[in-house]
Amino acid sequence: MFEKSTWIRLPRNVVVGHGVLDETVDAVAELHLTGRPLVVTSPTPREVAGTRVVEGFAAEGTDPETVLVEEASFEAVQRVIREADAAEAGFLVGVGGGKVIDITKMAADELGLGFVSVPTAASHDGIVSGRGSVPDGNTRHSVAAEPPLAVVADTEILADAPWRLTTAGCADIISNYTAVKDWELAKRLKNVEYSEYAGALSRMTAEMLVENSDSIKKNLEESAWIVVKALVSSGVAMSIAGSSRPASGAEHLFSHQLDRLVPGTALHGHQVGVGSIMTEYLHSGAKGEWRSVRNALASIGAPTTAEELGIEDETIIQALTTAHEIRDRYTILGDGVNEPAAREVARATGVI
Ligand SMILES: NC(=O)C1=CN([C@@H]2O[C@H](COP(=O)(O)OP(=O)(O)OC[C@H]3O[C@@H](n4cnc5c(N)ncnc54)[C@H](OP(=O)(O)O)[C@@H]3O)[C@@H](O)[C@H]2O)C=CC1
Ligand SMILES: O=C(CO)COP(=O)(O)O
Ligand SMILES: [Zn+2]
Repeated sequence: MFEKSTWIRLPRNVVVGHGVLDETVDAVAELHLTGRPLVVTSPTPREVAGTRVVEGFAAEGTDPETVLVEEASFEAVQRVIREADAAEAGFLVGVGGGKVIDITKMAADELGLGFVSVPTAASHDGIVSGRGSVPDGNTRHSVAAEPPLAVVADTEILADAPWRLTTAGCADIISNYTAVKDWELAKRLKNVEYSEYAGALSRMTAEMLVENSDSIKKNLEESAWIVVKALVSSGVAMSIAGSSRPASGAEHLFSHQLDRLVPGTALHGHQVGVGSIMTEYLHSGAKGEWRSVRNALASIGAPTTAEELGIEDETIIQALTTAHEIRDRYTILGDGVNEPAAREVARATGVI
C-alpha cells in the first residue's frame, strides 16, 4: 500500500523589484491577514526599510508595533513572542538580514501567526525557506519554522546594501553544489530521504547563478534581481525537501563551527563559500571541481581564503576537524577529518 505523504509549504506572494517595499501593505492585504502588525527588525534594516514599512501600516490605520532583535538566539525568539503577545499582534513582518528573518519565522511558528519576509540584504537563502537556523551551546539547530506567506524583496534596497552582503548571498547559492553532493552521499551511505526535485532545483540554481555571474556587479540593480531570484529558488528547494539539506551540507557545518569559534568575524555566505571549496576537494580530489567552485566565488568577489575571511589559519583547521560534531547530518566529513588531512585540504586549495 502507498502511504507516503508530504506538505510543501511555499509563499503565496513573492513580490520582487524596484521600489516594491511600498507594496508591503498591499501584499499583506491580499493575503487577508488582519490585526496589528508586529514589525521585527534590527538596527540597520530598521533605518533602510523598517521605518518605512511601519509608516505604511500606520497610514492604513493598523497601529503597528516594532521590536528590535540584535542576535540569532532562542532568547531572541522568546522576546519576540512576548512582544507579540503584549501587542496582541495579528501577524509578524520580519525586516532585515538572515538573523531577523529566522527569528521572526520561528516566533511566528510558535505563535501560530502569519509571517511576511522583507529582506534588506541578498545575503542568504533563508528569505523564503520554512527553516530557522539558530546556535545553541555546542550545537546548531535547523528547525521547522513558519514559511513566509509573502516575500517583499525591493531590489533598490538590496542593491544599496553593502556589496559584501550580495556576494555572501551568491556564495550561499554556490555552496549548493557541495550541499547536494553531501545529500546524495548520505542517501547512498545512510539511506537518508532524498528528493530528486529538490536536489535538481538546488543544483540548477547554483548553475544559473554562475552562468549569470558576468552580470553580477557592484552598483548594478540587476545584480540584486538575479541574486534574489536565486535565493528564492534555493529556498523553494528547501521547502520541497522539508529540510535545509539541498542548501546545507558539510560547508555549512564548517561555517557553523566558525560562528562558534570566531562569532561575527565573517558573513555566513562567505564562510560557507570557503567551506565549499574544501569540501568539493574532499568529494572529488585534487583533480576534481574545487577550482570551479573557487573560480566562481572569485569571479563575484567573494572570499576564497582564510585571510580574505579575516580568520586565522589555525581556526580554519579547528573548524574543519570539528565540524562533523555540530549536528547529526551525514556529509563527506564522515566521522571527522583528522588534523593532517585538514591541513592538506586547506593548503592544497589555497585556503590557508
Ligand atoms: N533559515 C535558513 O534557511 C537560512 C538561515 N540563514 C541564517 O541567516 C544568517 C545569515 O544572514 P546574514 O544576512 O548574513 O546575517 P545578518 O542578519 O546578521 O546580517 C548581516 C549584517 O548585515 C546588516 N544589514 C542587513 N541589511 C542591511 C542593509 N540593507 N544595509 C546595511 N547593512 C545591512 C545587518 O545589520 P544589523 O546588525 O543591524 O542586523 C548585519 O550587521 C545566519 O544566522 C544563517 O544561519 C542563512 C541561510 C539560510
Ligand atoms: O544556511 C542555510 C542554507 O543556506 C541553512 O542552514 P542550516 O540548516 O545548516 O542552518
Ligand atoms: Zn546558508
